[in-house]
Amino acid sequence: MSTVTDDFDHEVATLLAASPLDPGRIEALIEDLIQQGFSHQRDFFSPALIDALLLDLERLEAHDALTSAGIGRLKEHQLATSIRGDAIRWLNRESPAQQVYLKRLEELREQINCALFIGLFEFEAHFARYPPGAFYKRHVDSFQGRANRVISTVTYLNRDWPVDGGGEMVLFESQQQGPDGFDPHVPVREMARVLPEAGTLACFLSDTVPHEVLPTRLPRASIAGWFRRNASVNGVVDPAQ
Ligand SMILES: O=C(O)CCC(=O)C(=O)O
Ligand SMILES: [Fe+2]
Repeated sequence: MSTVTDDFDHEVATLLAASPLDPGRIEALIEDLIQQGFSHQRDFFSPALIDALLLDLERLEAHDALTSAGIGRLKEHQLATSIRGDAIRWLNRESPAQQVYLKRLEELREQINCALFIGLFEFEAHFARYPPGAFYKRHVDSFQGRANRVISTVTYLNRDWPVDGGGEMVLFESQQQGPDGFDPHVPVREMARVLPEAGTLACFLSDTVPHEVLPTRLPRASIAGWFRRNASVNGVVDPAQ
């Protein structure tokens, strides 16, 4: 008789076998990061893994397990749908799909560390669901001086995304932040526009690449994640999540 644990482990093993990463794609991604500070790779993840992740997100939604995303962390947390309209759920290895996804990102982390010597040592990620009409205004993911988030990742889960579906992520030219953040008077140049198509992985430097999510016409599913370095600021370690 098989137990629940056996079934879980078996599902993990099956999904692992169905979702190897292509070393050539990892190399291309790292090369892009070095050259231009961002990369987006179509079909980076296998359909088997993407479908399993989407099913997992749909299961969580059916259980009302997503919460509106706010801006800022911990005490600063506040709902701000005028800035971002997504609902999120942090990944925690509760499903085979999450386990396998986090394992693949761990492999990517090791490869990036080997190539760039930047000592990333943690990865955190959340599912995100943008309902029709939702967006995320231009922002950077990490503030200078609190640069724990070093590289941002976004994996998209949307099969057959139409070209007029909206919800593209726009990446803007890297900017150095001043002591008060970005100067709003400096014009920004668009560098790339990424369709949220199933299997695409986008990566960029967290503290210098401004980006935004354009209003989506269709429900849009993704996993946003960050490779972190645990710098401490005045002796206080900025905690994950
Ligand atoms: O979903 C995306 O394309 C980007 C999301 C994002 O910028 C974020 O969650 O910080
Ligand atoms: Fe972001």
